[in-house]
Amino acid sequence: MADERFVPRFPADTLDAFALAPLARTPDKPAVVERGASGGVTSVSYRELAQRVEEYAKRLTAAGVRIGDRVVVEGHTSASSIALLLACARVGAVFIPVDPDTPALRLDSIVDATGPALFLHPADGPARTPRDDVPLGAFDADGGITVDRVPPARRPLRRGVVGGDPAYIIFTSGTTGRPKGVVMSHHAALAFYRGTQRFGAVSPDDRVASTSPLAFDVALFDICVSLGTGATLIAVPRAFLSFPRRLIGFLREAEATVVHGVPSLWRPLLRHEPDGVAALGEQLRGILFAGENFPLAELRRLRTLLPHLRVVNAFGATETVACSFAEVPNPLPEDAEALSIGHGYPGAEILLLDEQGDLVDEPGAVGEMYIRCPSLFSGYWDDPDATRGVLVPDPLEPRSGQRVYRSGDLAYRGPSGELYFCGRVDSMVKIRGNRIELGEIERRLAEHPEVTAAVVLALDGPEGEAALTACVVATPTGATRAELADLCRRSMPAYMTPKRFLFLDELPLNTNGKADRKALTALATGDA
Ligand SMILES: Nc1ncnc2c1ncn2[C@@H]1O[C@H](COS(=O)(=O)NC(=O)C[C@H](N)c2cccc(Br)c2)[C@@H](O)[C@H]1O
Repeated sequence: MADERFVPRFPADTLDAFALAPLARTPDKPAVVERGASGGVTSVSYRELAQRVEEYAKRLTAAGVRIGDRVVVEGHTSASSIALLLACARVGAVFIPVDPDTPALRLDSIVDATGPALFLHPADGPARTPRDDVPLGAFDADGGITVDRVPPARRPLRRGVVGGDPAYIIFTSGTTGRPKGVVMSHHAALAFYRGTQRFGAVSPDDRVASTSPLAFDVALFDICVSLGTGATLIAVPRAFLSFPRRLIGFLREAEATVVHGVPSLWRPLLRHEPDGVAALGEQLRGILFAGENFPLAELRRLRTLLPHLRVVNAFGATETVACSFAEVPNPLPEDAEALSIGHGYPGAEILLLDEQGDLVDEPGAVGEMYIRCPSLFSGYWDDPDATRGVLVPDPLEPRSGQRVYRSGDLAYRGPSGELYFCGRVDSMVKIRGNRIELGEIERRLAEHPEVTAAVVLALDGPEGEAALTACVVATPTGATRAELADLCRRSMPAYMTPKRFLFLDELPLNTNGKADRKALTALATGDA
């Protein structure tokens, strides 16, 4: 046991304290609503959740988990997985949420990189056994943890959790081969969550339907902000995202007032259950979307079905959790070509800089977004070089030692300084010397009334130079190649008209629900 003489007297400001604060005021209010074993919905109150956190924390300590140890938690969002994440925060363990369908090789690379003290999966879920040298356990719904393979006994090094300690690591699909682990401290995550509260994304009487996978920081955001605000978090079963009718039924039964998630979650609902979406109007006040642009045609359609809907556009990268919020205007101006991503969240400032590191502030001028904020990540796990590449000295005063996040996102400002995202530095392609932003072509194509989504790829053409291929999801009445090519020719320079149009029934999505460009490239090049 830790030597009591060295244990700090005062508890640190950690995720679990923030998320369970409403316990003092509303102990019997539902904290988490999830699908019951026999269908229907069940609630877990703040008091019950806090008890489960306490129980898990005891079991983690008894299993020998120390402050700073990594704990891999495999599972979907549920009252138990939420309690387990908060218990890890309580004992100072760094939790690494992984999706149940994470491929085994990727799981191995995460385990190799982080050397977890424990790998935990749900007792009632499929027992996935990582390599046999990894300590393994199962967590059940009563706060129990059965450890099948115990972590080796080691001397405790730290005696108390401090706010700057890592709280979680999210592994992103790094563009290079090796996945990058974004290490986020309690303080950084809490700074973002508190900034969100000052923006007013969630109110205490909200029932927030969370639809993102637990391994995506939007899910962690939904959990911590909903709980910390004293609202109710609704864990939407992942399987329902591909069954629109069941999803609508669950949202109604759980009495969701807001739905958070990526834009693509709405595509099947708009196509197959428009009446169900409209019927949600009595209860649904708003949505928050993150991770990708919301295709305008789909957003207009959603607004037609739910005219009073508040729509919040939440923008940013996992390295700062996110960086901006914008209220999407209602009604959406007819001539709107792009949605603003707003301004830095309360407590953050976004700078636009050119390649020389000079401020770019005149309206319409494109610059790279540098984020000055209190929610900077600690670094990529065990990768100081990659960290140095994005956590850079403040270009406006390098001597201060202050660092900012170099986002790789490009944006320009509107008339009142609001930002418009216009692609990534690395999605800028050159074709015959012409600089092309693939996102601009995608937005143009998505303006066509019969197009619900478009992704443009720059693929190596036969003569070696890149050629543009547009992957288009059209409505059943469909848009023809000729119409779409004509739309591009009328609105962009000739070199931005895609050579090829690929019509698809739906876009392949990655585990986070974003358009899967790798899968689309394989489809487009016939390597699928
Ligand atoms: N709202 C948008 N419109 C358009 N393009 C977006 C939006 N949000 C991101 N992106 C893009 O996705 C990149 C980042 O990807 S990421 O690291 O996987 N993180 C994410 O997607 C999610 C991100 N952590 C986030 C965003 C909002 C709230 C929370 Br809580 C968390 C950004 O750099 C942008 O290029």
